[in-house]
Amino acid sequence: MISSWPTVLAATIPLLVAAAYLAYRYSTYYYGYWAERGVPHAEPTTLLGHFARPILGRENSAFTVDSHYRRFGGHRYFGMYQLRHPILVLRDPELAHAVLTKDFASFHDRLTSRTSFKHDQLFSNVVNLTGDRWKAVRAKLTPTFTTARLKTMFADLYVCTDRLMNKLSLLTSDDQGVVNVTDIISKFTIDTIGRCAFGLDCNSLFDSNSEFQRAGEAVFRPTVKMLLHNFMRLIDIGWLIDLLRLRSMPDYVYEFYLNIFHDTLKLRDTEVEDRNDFVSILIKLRNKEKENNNKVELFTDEVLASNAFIFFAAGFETTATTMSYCLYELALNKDIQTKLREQIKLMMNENDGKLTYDGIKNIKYLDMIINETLRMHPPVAVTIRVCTKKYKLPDSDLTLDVGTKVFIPLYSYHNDPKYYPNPKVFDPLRFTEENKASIPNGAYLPFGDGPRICIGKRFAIMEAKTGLAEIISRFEVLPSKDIQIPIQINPHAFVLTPSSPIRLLLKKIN
Ligand code: HEM
Repeated sequence: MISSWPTVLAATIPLLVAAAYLAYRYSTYYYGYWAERGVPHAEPTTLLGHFARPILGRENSAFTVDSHYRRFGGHRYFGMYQLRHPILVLRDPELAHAVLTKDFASFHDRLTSRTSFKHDQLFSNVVNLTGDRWKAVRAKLTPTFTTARLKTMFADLYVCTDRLMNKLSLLTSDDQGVVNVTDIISKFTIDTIGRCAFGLDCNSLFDSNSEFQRAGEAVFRPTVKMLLHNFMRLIDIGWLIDLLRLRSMPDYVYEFYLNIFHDTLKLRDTEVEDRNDFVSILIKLRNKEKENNNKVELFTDEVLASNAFIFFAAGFETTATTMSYCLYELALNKDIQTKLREQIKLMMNENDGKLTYDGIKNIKYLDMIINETLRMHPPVAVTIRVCTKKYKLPDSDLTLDVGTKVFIPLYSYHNDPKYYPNPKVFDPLRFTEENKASIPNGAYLPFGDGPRICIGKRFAIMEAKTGLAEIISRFEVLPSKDIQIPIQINPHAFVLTPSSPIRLLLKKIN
């Protein structure tokens, strides 16, 4: 038995060496891509490319891209390797503008054809869909937030704002209190999207065991399984996930969203009145398709449920993050907060002490403050497009192959002193009408741009403005003693959320 060890070793070592060599060749196969095309880039690390630090949990990938952005100052674009695959990062916002808008026909997708989510029942949504399917679904969902619909939703939004005020009153019952703003605002945005788009009373502000909050947060707090699946897809072994029929998010997330969606549809079938909200748009799509007996079913139950899911998921964390950062900046910038309060009071005095849809729209200083918050702290730091038709980058010798991933590093544009002098200073005056006009095309993209721009932009702004106006009119917001300056960002999060909750001192105003 013992004498056979050398034989086993002699047979195993060459196999291990061959496997290591093949793995090395596989992971570095494309690493000559940018050098061959004369595109500036840094030396990649074997297997992890340029994303070793985010994968090891050392920094958020937005900052990895940002450090390359700074390194390649003076270039209009540069290359990176996302694990084994080349990606092009557009350093010049004019190029980003072209890709997102006028040359959209060559960049209509966000995912490459390699990405498959065969058994993921919540995947077929407007964020992930590609080509003609995306176009058809997007065209039907865009009208969800027309002005007329937003006006109707305002009453529901107001119910949620009222509850937020009640909650904050309880938390400051001694006329002041330190509030975990991240938690409370996230509950407020869950309740708001639930009520306004789905007609649901989530009540996560007062229900400490809210399933909505649990399932909502799970989407944005990546588990080891989610990170592993992501990794597998990026190194092109996503087929293994399909083969094993795996799903990326925890099971209860699927159960929760699929059940809620089916229950809501059933309930709506029994209602006479049309609420004219997002769910009623979905129901009409489903019914129309059934009536027409379409051969190619576009709005299958899976597509409908996936889109309900994405509206819920995309609709709360981004807006909650924006509102929390805004309160954080107002706490640190007292003069700006005081000026804002005066303008809100002025508007309320003109409207019998109330916040109205039109009144809120007219508080321009609040728009400027939200714009500046989204400049400094864009929740989505990078947006992605995939080249879908061979494309020559304007004024360059570089032609992109179909399938090349293009990163648009909007966090970097927003924090580049070339476009925003003293970018670390919170200054809403950058967004007066006059100053806004001098921002170069593509240098301000918190909601993206072009046909694939954020579908919920107008709803998010209405919600944030209403919630913030109510808070600032009733409370003075001050830094608490454990405030982080600057805020540290969670290295794993998809949305740029703080690594620990923002806590602020709220004092009631008499
Ligand atoms: C402050 C809040 C929000 C921010 C900063 C934000 C940001 C973004 C960004 C940067 C994109 C990518 C756009 C592009 O690639 O050009 C996006 C896409 C999207 N957002 Fe938002 N978003 C917010 C709120 C919302 C809300 C409230 C909803 C829904 C209720 C929503 C639903 C979506 C959807 C469905 C897409 C994909 C659109 C498509 O591919 O056709 N977002 N968002």
